[in-house]
Amino acid sequence: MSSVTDTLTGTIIAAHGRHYLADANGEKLQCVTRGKKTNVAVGDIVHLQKTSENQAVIERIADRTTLLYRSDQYKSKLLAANITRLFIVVATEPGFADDLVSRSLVAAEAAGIEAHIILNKVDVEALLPRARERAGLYGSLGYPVHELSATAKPEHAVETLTPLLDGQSSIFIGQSGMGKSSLINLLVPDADIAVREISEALDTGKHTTTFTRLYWLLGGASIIDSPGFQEFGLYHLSEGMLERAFVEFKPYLGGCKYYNCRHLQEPQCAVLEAVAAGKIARYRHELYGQLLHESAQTLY
Ligand SMILES: Nc1nc2c(ncn2[C@@H]2O[C@H](COP(=O)(O)OP(=O)(O)OP(=O)(O)O)[C@@H](O)[C@H]2O)c(=O)[nH]1
Ligand SMILES: [Zn+2]
Repeated sequence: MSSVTDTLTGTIIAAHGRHYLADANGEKLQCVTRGKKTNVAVGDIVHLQKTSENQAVIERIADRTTLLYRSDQYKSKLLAANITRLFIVVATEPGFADDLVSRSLVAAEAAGIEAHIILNKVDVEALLPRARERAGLYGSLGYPVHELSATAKPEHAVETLTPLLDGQSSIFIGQSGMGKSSLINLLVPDADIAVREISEALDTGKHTTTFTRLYWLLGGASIIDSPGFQEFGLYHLSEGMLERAFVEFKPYLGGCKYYNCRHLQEPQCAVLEAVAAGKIARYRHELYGQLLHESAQTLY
């Protein structure tokens, strides 16, 4: 029988506002931080002090191997900690935004997380060639693109994804409607039950899709499902981080006339020359410029 003063180590498996759910060796504990701290992310390993049978206070967050987050002008929002792989789910329909895909890729590069693209709904044949071509742009940058259909070929989808998830701490992100939940349900057969349990524990009522949650897979791997998003601010990235987060800029960095070149309008800029020569996609360079602009605007 555990006493109320027990300290435990757990993993944060869900977050809703300032309420967290931790899993400590299978024991689910509702957690809060001390004071007004909101610096906890799903995937965090935490040291907990139990305050009652099913509640605890987060005493300390263990050092993170990675941290994925987005931010606006005013604040940053942690998405997930300690993940090793990011899967960006896009689909033939509804149409996906290149801006969001590229921003997600930049966030992954900056955090040192391996990124993959899942092109779902390949059964929608009329829209497949265009979607394939657009996803292929990311493939040409070196990001693996996996074509699937969660509903028309579920076994194939599971066969494709299982080895990619094995041994990894993964997160699925995507715009609403791309089929993220359909895929998670294939990979985690009890996902619905887990979601109900979590929303009861966190008292989120019917808003079951508005929180981020982690599911365990066989062998200690895990997968985090996150709510669909419409924007992905990256105000927190510095200029130096940004130029390195665009993987296709790498061969040209250091080749500019000025050592502190920002690759916007400087003369003899190797990056701009590569854009002009069609070696760097214009929209990616434009996004780089936009992100540079954002990074200069933070108010925190
Ligand atoms: N044709 C087709 N439809 C699919 C496929 N996968 C999912 N869908 C459908 O697409 C719709 C959206 O799927 P969800 O899994 O709810 O999408 P989601 O990305 O989780 O969306 P949010 O919950 O809003 O974040 C549903 O009607 C699914 O049945 C697919 O491979 N092919
Ligand atoms: Zn330059």
